[in-house]
Amino acid sequence: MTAGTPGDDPDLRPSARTLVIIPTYNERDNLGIIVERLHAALPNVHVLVVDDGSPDGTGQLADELADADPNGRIHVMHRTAKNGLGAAYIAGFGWGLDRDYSVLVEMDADGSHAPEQLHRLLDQIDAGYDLVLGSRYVAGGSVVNWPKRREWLSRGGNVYARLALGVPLRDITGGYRAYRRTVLEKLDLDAVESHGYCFQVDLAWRTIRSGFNVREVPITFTERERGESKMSGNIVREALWKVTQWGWHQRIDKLRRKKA
Ligand SMILES: Nc1nc2c(ncn2[C@@H]2O[C@H](COP(=O)(O)OP(=O)(O)O[C@H]3O[C@H](CO)[C@@H](O)[C@H](O)[C@@H]3O)[C@@H](O)[C@H]2O)c(=O)[nH]1
Repeated sequence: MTAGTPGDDPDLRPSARTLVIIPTYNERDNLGIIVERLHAALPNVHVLVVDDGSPDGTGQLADELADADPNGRIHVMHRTAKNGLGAAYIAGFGWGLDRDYSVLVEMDADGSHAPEQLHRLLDQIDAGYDLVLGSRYVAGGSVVNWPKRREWLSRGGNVYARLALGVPLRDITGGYRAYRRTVLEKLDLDAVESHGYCFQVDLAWRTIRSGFNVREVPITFTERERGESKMSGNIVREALWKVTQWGWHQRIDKLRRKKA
C-alpha cells in the first residue's frame, strides 16, 4: 500500500472538492449539531444529507439548514422509505459522482464520528491514498462510552471479517471513511447488495480487490448522546451471513484458479 505525492497548492488538492455524505433516519436532534461542527472544522466541505423519510422530521430540518446556508454547501436527498445504510450511501455516491467532487466521505449523523478529525482522513487522500478508513482499532484509535457488549460485537466482527476475507484491516466495519472519486467510479456500485452495516465491509473489500491503496488512520469513536442506534439483529445476521459467503466464494475461486 503505497502513496503518491501531495500537491502543494491547497486548492488543487483532491480534498478541496469534498462531499460529506450523512445518511439519516430519525436524527433530528443530531443533524444541526453535526453540520455546524463540520463547517466549523472545515468550512469549505459540502454536505449531502440522505434522509429516508424520517418520521421525526429530520428531512425537513435538513431542508431548513440547506436554505439557511448562504454558501450553498448543504444539499438534501429525500428518499421515501427506510432502505438501509448501504442503499442510502449508494444513492449519495451517485449524486456526488454526477457532480465534480473529488472526495466522497461517509459520516454518521450522531456525532460518533468527530468532524474535527476529518482532516486526518483527508490529509491521507491528499497524500495519495484512494480509500482512508477512520479506525477505532489501530494504535491511537479508541471507542468512548460504548456499552462493552457493543464494543466486543464490533471488535469480534472485525476479527471475523479479517480472517474470513484475508484483509489486513483492523476496522473494516467502521463508517467514517473517505473515498477518492476514482474508486467509486471503478467499483460496480449497482452490484452491491448489502443493505445494513456490512455494506462497509463489502465496499472496503471491493476496493482492496480492485487494487486501490487503502490506509487506516486512528479516530476516537464516541457513542451518541441523543437518539438511538439503528443496529438490529437483522443487520448482524446479514453481516455474518454475507461475510461467511464472501469468504467461501473467495476460497473456492482461489482453488479453481490453482487447478486451472
Ligand atoms: N438514510 C438512512 N440512514 C440510516 C439508515 N440506518 C442508519 N442510518 C444512519 O446511519 C448512521 C449510522 O447509524 P447508527 O445506527 O447510528 O450506527 P451505529 O449503531 O452507531 O453504528 C456504527 O457502527 C457500525 C458498525 O461498526 C458502523 O457500520 C456504522 O457506520 C457506525 O459507525 C446514522 O446517521 C443513522 O441515522 C437507513 O436505513 N437509512
